[in-house]
Amino acid sequence: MSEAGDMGLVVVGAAGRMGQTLIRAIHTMPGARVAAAIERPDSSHLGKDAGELAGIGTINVPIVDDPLPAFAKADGVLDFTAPAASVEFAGYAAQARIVHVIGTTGCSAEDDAKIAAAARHATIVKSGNMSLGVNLLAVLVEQAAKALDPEDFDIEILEMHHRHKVDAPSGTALLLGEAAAKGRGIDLADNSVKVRDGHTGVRKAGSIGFATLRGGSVVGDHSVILAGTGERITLSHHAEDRAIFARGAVKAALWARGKKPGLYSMRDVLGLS
Ligand SMILES: NC(=O)C1=CN([C@@H]2O[C@H](COP(=O)(O)OP(=O)(O)OC[C@H]3O[C@@H](n4cnc5c(N)ncnc54)[C@H](OP(=O)(O)O)[C@@H]3O)[C@@H](O)[C@H]2O)C=CC1
Ligand SMILES: O=C(O)C1=N[C@H](C(=O)O)C[C@H](O)C1
Repeated sequence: MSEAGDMGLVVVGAAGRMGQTLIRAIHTMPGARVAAAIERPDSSHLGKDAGELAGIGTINVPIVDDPLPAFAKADGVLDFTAPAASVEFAGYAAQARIVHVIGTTGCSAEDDAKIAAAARHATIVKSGNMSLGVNLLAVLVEQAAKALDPEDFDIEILEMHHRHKVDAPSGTALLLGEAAAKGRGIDLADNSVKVRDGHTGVRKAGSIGFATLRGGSVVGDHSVILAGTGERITLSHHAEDRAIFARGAVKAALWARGKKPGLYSMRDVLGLS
């Protein structure tokens, strides 16, 4: 663990789209510094300077493949990788008793249970979306879902992302679905419809539907549609730059520093709980 001063952050998946954006965000935000940059053992990026790869020039942090010594010397980890990797990193963060900010989406219930177990010793902030805008949108969705009678208004969630995205529905769509379900006082798992194909029959009253679009370079578009008879309310967020997620992640790490171990959300970080 580093001494008091700038928070030393390990970026795992440092060569990825979010990894490079995180390196740039840490570089511009006061109170944090890049302590280490990690990629897989077979990555073609090993040995490269993380700052050079992210386009900000040399920062004297080479990309390496061994997380344990890096975690032992750091205050926190920023993790936008893949579910299996985030589960593994949560275990290491617990061993090191440090902050772990997880933006990775597509985690299974088993993955989430393992992450929750690691949060007995690590201070974990996990969210499907680290932006201020989406977390505020979730509050508005919860309010709208609470105010509108499920017999009169159907809730559908539409998302579009770039062609490289591997999970669906997006973490954000699920986060917004959870907000809608909370507003209605129902369990999302028992009331969601994630796929429609063929002769589906009429819409089940009270269900929350999801639709997924993939293509091009779209950073992240989400709409929650509350469809009534003769009128429709649409609550939307359009992400234009991954920097909004990276700044949110750094903010989460700084907020979590010194907090007791546990599993926190971006709504906790932003005071929107
Ligand atoms: N919560 C939020 O606000 C946001 C969440 N995300 C989520 O973040 C995740 C990453 O997205 P994105 O950056 O676009 O994806 P990328 O594929 O561009 O980046 C992921 C990086 O993590 C690396 N990685 C995977 N496993 C390991 C491992 N075991 N050890 C070290 N490195 C590893 C990958 O390496 P390799 O290529 O070799 O597999 C890759 O470099 C996704 O789940 C996405 O949905 C994205 C944006 C915002
Ligand atoms: O994979 C992405 O790119 C994104 N993933 C997150 C999600 O699954 O919602 C957040 C953001 O929309 C970008």
